[in-house]
Amino acid sequence: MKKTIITVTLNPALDKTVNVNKMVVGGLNRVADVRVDAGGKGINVAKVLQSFGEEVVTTGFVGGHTGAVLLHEMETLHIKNSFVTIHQETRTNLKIVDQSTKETTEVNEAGGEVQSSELKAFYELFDQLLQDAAVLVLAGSLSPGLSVDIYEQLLQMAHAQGVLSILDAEGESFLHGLKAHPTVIKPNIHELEGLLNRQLPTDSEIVNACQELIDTYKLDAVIVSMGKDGSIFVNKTETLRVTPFPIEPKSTVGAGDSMVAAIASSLVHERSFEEMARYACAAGTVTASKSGTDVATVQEVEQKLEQVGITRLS
Ligand SMILES: Nc1ncnc2c1ncn2[C@@H]1O[C@H](COP(=O)(O)OP(=O)(O)O)[C@@H](O)[C@H]1O
Ligand SMILES: O=P(O)(O)OC[C@H]1O[C@](O)(COP(=O)(O)O)[C@@H](O)[C@@H]1O
Repeated sequence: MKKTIITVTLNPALDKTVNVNKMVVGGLNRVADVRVDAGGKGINVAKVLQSFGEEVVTTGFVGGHTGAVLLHEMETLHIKNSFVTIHQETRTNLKIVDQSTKETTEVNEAGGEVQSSELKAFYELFDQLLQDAAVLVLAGSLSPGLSVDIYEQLLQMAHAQGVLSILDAEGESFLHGLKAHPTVIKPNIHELEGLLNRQLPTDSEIVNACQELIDTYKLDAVIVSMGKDGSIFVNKTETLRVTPFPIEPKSTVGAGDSMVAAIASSLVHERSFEEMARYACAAGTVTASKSGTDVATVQEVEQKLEQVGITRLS
């Protein structure tokens, strides 16, 4: 049986996290400390999966000095990677953590442009990687130069090979990707409201929206994350309201990606929907309790599984 999980980051980043005592918008902010981590959604997913002991390969585009640093970071973390090198520079994303409120403000660059020859090389590489794959994770924004329907095309290629898929995207690329029927989607509440172009102030409105998406786009499951308020897991037969254990948040960057990693690992191991929810919530919540774009380890996640609150709504 195939077990490899491919994670795709078309627009990766080095994440630079700075801590300020109290953020002053429009004023001078002195940085108390700074750290730099490999980032970008699919790369964070791969970091968690590596700790989980899964067979993972991560791919996408990297370029310039930042791209070289990113590749070095992945080598240091022993993450199997196969990226197409582009002429333009990989971006640096700034994360500002306000110590007085524990809130994180993110400033994400657009990223280096991908040329058509580089895109062609990526499609060839992706086609090869699919041969061994069980699950595909497509996550994050698109670099300039990429077509908004790229997730739809990559999903179609994956499904032709019988590969399960998880899509974590927003805006136009998310909408296009949905047309190719990903197995699972994991929007946060803002991405879900943006997709549907309406506010979803109550759990029951969120659940109805998830069911609507499952029916319209023939999805297996929709998982909506809501920061400190936890998450809602909906598939064709079950609805779970999931509540995290208390933490002191340090940086919430990578929390959603950690959930996606746990969902991918749960698909490979054919865990029940409830077990998937426990793993995903524990992974996201542990990551939110760590600094910078540092992510949960398997030991930390498994210690917390029983502390995840699950209420079965159906
Ligand atoms: N401040 C927080 N306190 C507790 N858990 C959190 C916090 N922020 C995130 N989490 C956990 O991480 C999960 C994903 O976070 P969320 O911010 O919704 O994802 P995303 O990074 O995709 O926006 C949440 O469902 C929750 O379990
Ligand atoms: O591709 P986007 O949407 O700009 O997001 C990239 C950013 O998202 C992250 O992957 C974190 O994502 P989550 O907080 O949603 O898990 C960062 O590492 C990265 O800087």
